[in-house]
Amino acid sequence: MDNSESVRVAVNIRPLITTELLHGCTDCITVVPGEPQVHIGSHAFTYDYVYGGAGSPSSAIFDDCVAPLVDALFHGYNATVLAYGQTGSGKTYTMGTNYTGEGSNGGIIPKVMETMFKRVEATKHSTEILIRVSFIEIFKEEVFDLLDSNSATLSKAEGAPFSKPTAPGRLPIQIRETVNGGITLAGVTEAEVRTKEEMASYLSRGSLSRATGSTNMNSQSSRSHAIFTITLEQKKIASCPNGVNDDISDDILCAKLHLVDLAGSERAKRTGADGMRFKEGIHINKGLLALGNVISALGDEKKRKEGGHVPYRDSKLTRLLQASCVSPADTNAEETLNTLKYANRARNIQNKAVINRDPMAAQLQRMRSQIEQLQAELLFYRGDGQAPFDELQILKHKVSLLEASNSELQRELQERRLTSEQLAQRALDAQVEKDKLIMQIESVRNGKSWEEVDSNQNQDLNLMKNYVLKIQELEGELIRLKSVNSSKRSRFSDCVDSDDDGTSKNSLFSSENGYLSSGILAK
Ligand SMILES: Nc1ncnc2c1ncn2[C@@H]1O[C@H](COP(=O)(O)OP(=O)(O)OP(=O)(O)O)[C@@H](O)[C@H]1O
Repeated sequence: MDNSESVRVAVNIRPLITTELLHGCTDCITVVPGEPQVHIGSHAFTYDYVYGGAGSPSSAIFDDCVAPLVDALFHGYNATVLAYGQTGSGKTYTMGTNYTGEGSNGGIIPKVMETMFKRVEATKHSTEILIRVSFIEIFKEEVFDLLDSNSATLSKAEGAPFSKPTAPGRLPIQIRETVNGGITLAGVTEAEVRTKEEMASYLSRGSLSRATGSTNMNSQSSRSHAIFTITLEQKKIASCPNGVNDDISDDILCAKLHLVDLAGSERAKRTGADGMRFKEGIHINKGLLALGNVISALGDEKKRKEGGHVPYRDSKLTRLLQASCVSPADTNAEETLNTLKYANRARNIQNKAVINRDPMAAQLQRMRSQIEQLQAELLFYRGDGQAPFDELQILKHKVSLLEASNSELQRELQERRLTSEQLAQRALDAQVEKDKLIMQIESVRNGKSWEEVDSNQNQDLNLMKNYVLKIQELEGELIRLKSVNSSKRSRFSDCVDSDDDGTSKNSLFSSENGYLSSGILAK
């Protein structure tokens, strides 16, 4: 490993997955053949490595990027491999964080295990080696021990396949700073492992306990930042002076390799996050934002030379970056561009990062956290600066369309009401005419002359007209009530329908033996 550089960035472009193909997505990233350069829209970025797409095969990631770090680990250097990318872009897949120990998985962590134990085997005659692993997750700004057997037991007892973050018994662990500025996790499980299989079993046990959830973007979305740490301690065997590793004198060499699978950056409207997922999303973005700020501060050469402040304390994640993953689907172009910019900044980071402390740190820290919280919420809510304005315009347009359609419907309703009243009137007139004729025929049948019938008819007709007016009045009132309140109308109709009295049940428009006829015949 070259001591002068600590951060190298690899971009891994995964193939389009089935759901993206079904949605008709196409690749939005192009790789310049033979160059570690990618193009997205009008933007071009150069990295240390580009895999997938027209770049090198993804299977080469381990050999190019991670194998040198494993080698460095055996020489006593700490190293970190970190996967950053949008949710669903393939971080867990690339890191192999969910490796169960069965079959072959091309992920980085399984390959690290394999390489390490091969090396242990090769050096076992000259070097005493102790390997420990820890596995933690940062979920909603709290650190949890994924290897804590208490929480694993609890989740099993509850019948849940995973120890969900809300499971009772999961207590967060405290981050402590050592006197020389290092960071330790109080009480975290550090399991000693002697074989690859043993290490894999801790990885899979921790992965099963990790907080995952389903979002619109990924059915198995990691909701936490997971850090699998391998600690390697080496001591030369006294009876074997010429060991394989020349770095080991009589001292103990101790180094750590952090393998970090970050939670995906996300936007609420893309992931369909609400409630719990929404709060998780804010925490995820907050953590990533803090990490981005560290990257910016470290990557800014001028600031670095001036000894500018690096906000390490805002990020519990890492000070070293090595890898980055992106999704190639055009629907994700905006997020992919952000990832590429993020990774590009990381590339500017030079080694020899220093933790700064000053008396104002606590106060500044609080203020920065507040700003970041607000920025994260803003970012999560709207995705970008243009979105709210566009959304507002679209919503306004929708409202005006709905208002126009509403007044059109109201106008139609009014017209139909008038037509219906006119039809009612005509039906009434016809009914009156019919009853008049029936009466006349009845009278003639009873032996009355036409003159007599006519004069009686006039009296009856007056009475009938009074009845008709009364009926019209009642009918008008009924129509008015119906139009005032539709719910009242239905209750009113129910009430009328449920009445056993035939006079009420029959409407004036349909009655053969209805109100008018009954009234007249009862006279
Ligand atoms: N290189 C690849 N080849 C084929 N399929 C892949 C590849 N990388 C990822 N996938 C698939 O893409 C989907 C999303 O991958 P993964 O869960 O690793 O994403 P992620 O970035 O970890 O998401 P999150 O941040 O939401 O946890 C999975 O179905 C995975 O199998």
